[in-house]
Amino acid sequence: MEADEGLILNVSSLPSPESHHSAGHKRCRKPLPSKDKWQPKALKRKLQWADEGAPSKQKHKLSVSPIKKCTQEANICVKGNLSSKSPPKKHSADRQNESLSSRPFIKTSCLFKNNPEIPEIRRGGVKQVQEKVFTSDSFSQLDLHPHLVSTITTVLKLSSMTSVQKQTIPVLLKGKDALVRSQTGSGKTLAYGIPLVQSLQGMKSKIQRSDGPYALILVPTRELALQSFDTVQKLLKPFTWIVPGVLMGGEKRKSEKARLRKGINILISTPGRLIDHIKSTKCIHFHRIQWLIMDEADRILDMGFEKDVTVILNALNAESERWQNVLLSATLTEGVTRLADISLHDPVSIAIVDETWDRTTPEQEAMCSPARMVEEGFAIPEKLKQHVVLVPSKLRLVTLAAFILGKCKFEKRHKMIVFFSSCEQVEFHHELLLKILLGGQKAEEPERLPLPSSHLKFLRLHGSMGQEERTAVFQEFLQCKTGILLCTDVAARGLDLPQVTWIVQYNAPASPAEYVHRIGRTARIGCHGNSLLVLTPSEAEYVNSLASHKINVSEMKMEDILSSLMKDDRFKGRQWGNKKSRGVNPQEVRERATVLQTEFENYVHSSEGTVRWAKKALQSFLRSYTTYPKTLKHIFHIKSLHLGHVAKSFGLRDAPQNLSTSMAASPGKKTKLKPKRPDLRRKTQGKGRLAEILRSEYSSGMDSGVSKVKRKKKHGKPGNQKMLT
Ligand SMILES: Nc1ncnc2c1ncn2[C@@H]1O[C@H](COP(=O)(O)OP(=O)(O)OP(=O)(O)O)[C@@H](O)[C@H]1O
Repeated sequence: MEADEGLILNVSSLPSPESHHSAGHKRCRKPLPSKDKWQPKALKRKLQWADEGAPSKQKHKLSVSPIKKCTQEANICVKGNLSSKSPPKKHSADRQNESLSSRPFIKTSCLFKNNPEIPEIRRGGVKQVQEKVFTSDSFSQLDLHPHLVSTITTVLKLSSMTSVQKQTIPVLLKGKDALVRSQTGSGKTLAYGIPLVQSLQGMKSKIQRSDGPYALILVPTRELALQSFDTVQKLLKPFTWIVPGVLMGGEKRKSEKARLRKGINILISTPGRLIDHIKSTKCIHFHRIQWLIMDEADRILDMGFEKDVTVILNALNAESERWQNVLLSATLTEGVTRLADISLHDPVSIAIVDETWDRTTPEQEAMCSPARMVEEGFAIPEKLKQHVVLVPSKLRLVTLAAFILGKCKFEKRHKMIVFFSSCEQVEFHHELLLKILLGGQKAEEPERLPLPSSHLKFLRLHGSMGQEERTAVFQEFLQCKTGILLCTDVAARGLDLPQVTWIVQYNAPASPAEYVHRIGRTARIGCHGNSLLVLTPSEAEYVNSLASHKINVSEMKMEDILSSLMKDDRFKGRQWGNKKSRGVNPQEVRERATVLQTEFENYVHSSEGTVRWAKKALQSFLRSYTTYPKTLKHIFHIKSLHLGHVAKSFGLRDAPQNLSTSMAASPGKKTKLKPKRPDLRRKTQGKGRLAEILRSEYSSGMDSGVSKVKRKKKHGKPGNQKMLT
């Protein structure tokens, strides 16, 4: 099959909204295959909660009309929606009840009916690979320039080395090539940054700016380029004659050319942008190149930049005889070991195995062979608590909202990143959550006024945003203590965003490696952190797939997440009036979830434009769903999705008709989806690779590259010009 063939979605082939026993749903009734200690219990929990604790029928009557059949609509009273159709029922004399009862019944389809059963996940005994983060050795024990040591201790305020630094710095100081794998947030940037600065400041003939690049650092994203630049710039504080610089796209080529002409000694770039300059900028040269560092090396190759990397290696080869090579990542793949084979000379492989590790015995040395590093599985930070929640499609949106409210509004002090699989979904959820959770939509109604919750700050980051806005958001989230960043995989790699306490993966990533990098945005450098992966019941087997890579997740119950709605009286159903809720009443939680869902649906259906916008987000979700690699297709298959239920998670009351996964498709017209970047076909090897790229939002910054979704703002100079030379 051709690379893009699998991306054509004919919705008529999907189950109809009524056929809730779709293939996927049937599938999840079967026990999960037992694999790697992950065993579902034979007994399944029914999604529909038991009635215990539910109010009496009498209480029900006011809000929920009898449900005749599964697919029927229920009438739920929702605050803040006025319609002349349903006359309000008076409740009690008090003012709040008055206002509550003056509201109509709003139709919303029954959230808690017709859902597939949720299989039980039993926690297995997967033993995760553990790395020790810190050592007791100080930087002064290394043979470094005293000014460099004092910069590390006074500017960066670091005292002891991390394990990866202790092992990598001496190797690189000896001039050796290295292949480095250590867990996310373990200090790999300084592991290469310190020896790089030490070697350049000590060169016999003092470096001149006009000499051009001595070192090239390749990273997959613009934000990571800026971050690495920032670290290198700090290390260079005492060595002002060495000039670092970033090429990352989004910025005008002209100003990058001008900076290249002036001279950049440590060049940090995304591969695509560098190729762009190699092809079009006369003054770029690599005569004096001494270092080539590829951070997130596996990602650089996965992105379809294999060919670009070859072009870069050839450009270096043509002008320089020998340079020191360093490849780093938390996850090394076979692609990287292949690259290591061709580009590294007698490399030292560094993997942090355990605290007793040293390289004195041949057995331990063998533990670090590149092949072993790939086989071994991924190390996850010890203090990172990983969770999974199984949520039927219809309930995904309210569960996400309840989770955000629970953590960021009621527990406070949380900083959260939520990952989505496409830019359109990020845009859509950002707007929707902002409007409904912050109450912006009905701000004119006093009871709907946004609560003064500075903790509920929503930001968004994805590859279709203009660079100025992207940099501004990145900086804002970097500095804020609380808040929620909705993003694509553009933020999955390398970003060091302090104090992030929760990572939510609303759409499952396409590979275990990406899972590891996404969750790696928390629990950095020995800190605590948490992650939550949201799966539908038919996707539960993904947990086994993670377990086979030694990734251990524990289950969180959807009901527990939804129960945080009990703390938010904005979503109180009418029949509960002013009654104080005692404890968590499952029936009341369900009704609050329904009220919240209705709020979402009302907003989405408030205009043709918002409906179109929700459909577009839904389309992009479906399109990304078709791009899971072959190895995961049995778990994530478009035919397992119940379109009507999925539509609900986009606030749409019905499954859109004649939906096509093409963004350009107009209603009633099915359009074949083509890759946004035709050259990707050429660069990638087969569908799997293309799928990977389409799912991700990495951008090389090549303007001729991945086409942009409508930009909110015009491109300008990067927000933080001071950071650039
Ligand atoms: N020796 C150290 N002591 C304390 N903090 C450190 C030390 N070295 C690095 N750090 C800090 O640890 C954080 C994570 O470092 P870094 O971003 O280099 O991790 P990484 O291993 O590259 O992560 P990823 O795999 O996600 O890219 C940074 O804030 C950095 O300043």
